[in-house]
Amino acid sequence: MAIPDLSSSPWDSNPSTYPPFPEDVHTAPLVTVSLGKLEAEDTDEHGSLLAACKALGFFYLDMRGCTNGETLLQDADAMFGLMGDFFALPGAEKEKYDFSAREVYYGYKGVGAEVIDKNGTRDRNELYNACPPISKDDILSLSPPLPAPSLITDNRAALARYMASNNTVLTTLFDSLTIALALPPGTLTALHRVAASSGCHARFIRAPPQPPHDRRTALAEHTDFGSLTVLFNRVGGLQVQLPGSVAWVYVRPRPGHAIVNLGDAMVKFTGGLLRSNLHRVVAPSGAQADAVRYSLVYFCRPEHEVRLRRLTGGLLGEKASGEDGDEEASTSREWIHRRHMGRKVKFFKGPETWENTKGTEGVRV
Ligand SMILES: O=C(O)CCC(=O)C(=O)O
Ligand SMILES: [Fe+2]
Repeated sequence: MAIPDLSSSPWDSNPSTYPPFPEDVHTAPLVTVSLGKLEAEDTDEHGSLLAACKALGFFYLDMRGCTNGETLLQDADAMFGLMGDFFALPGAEKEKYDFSAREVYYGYKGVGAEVIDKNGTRDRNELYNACPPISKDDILSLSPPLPAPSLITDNRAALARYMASNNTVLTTLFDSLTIALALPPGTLTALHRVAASSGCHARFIRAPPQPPHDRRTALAEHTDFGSLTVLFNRVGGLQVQLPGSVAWVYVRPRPGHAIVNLGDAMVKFTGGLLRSNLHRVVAPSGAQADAVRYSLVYFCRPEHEVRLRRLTGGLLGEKASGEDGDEEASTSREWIHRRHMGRKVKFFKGPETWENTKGTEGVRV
């Protein structure tokens, strides 16, 4: 079926004009963790963080009242402006930055270019995997840049600031988790050195309103590929599947908070102690269904050459006998490549492709 033209909407990127998140939908019970308290090395807060990472793998991070959090909120606001301008570029201009034919993960993906299920049903959002020159690697001159629209290259400084603010907050999260897991100091940050080559990047997402008679999943259910994801939502639509249940429930966006979730690498590093939860994006509910949905994501991945295997020490224990050094374990780079390819319509061959691109959703302790 042809994909309907859904490009016009009474609301666009100005959050003050969005209708409120409805009160009558089932929402996920995300724990709130305070960035300020983590920075202050509050032991209880470290415990709450660890508990949230074990139980659901999704939590709210309260950014308010601490300099690093407020800075990230401001930088994210600037990115919402840039994202609106990016998606307003003509379709033909955006398509120039679709590099998927070359199996390059970064770049633009138009509406319907990915599948949302094993039957090959098409997605309902467009996105930009901020590629060099706005990946962390490019900003740090770690890999050669791919072409990007001048809108993006002209705003390199704002993008670099946004990335740096994320990295500051992520360092706090990694250090707090390292303490809570009783691992040697610096264990997690050593796998995510800012100056090393990795697949960390920003993503802009725009989902146009869907027709009332035909609302479906806009972004397929998945677990994230990397370590930690920092997400800013302004309207609903994000859903998580609660552990032990097949039901999907909404995540309510909260001003002043990021939604943070764990990706597959954290499951691998902890032998399944921490959780990378399935999530997806559907049409926002209630009056928000008529809004254009924008979301801003920063994916933090382990360094490209890091092998995704269990760490030892502290709560993770020692290597079990028979558990080898698993040299076979994928590197972070290989994991990302396998996971993203098969969801592209171009490379999708059928249900087996869907199965082959799954993450750690089966891993439970
Ligand atoms: O847009 C959202 O709220 C979630 C996006 C997401 O899960 C992703 O890009 O991996
Ligand atoms: Fe995700």
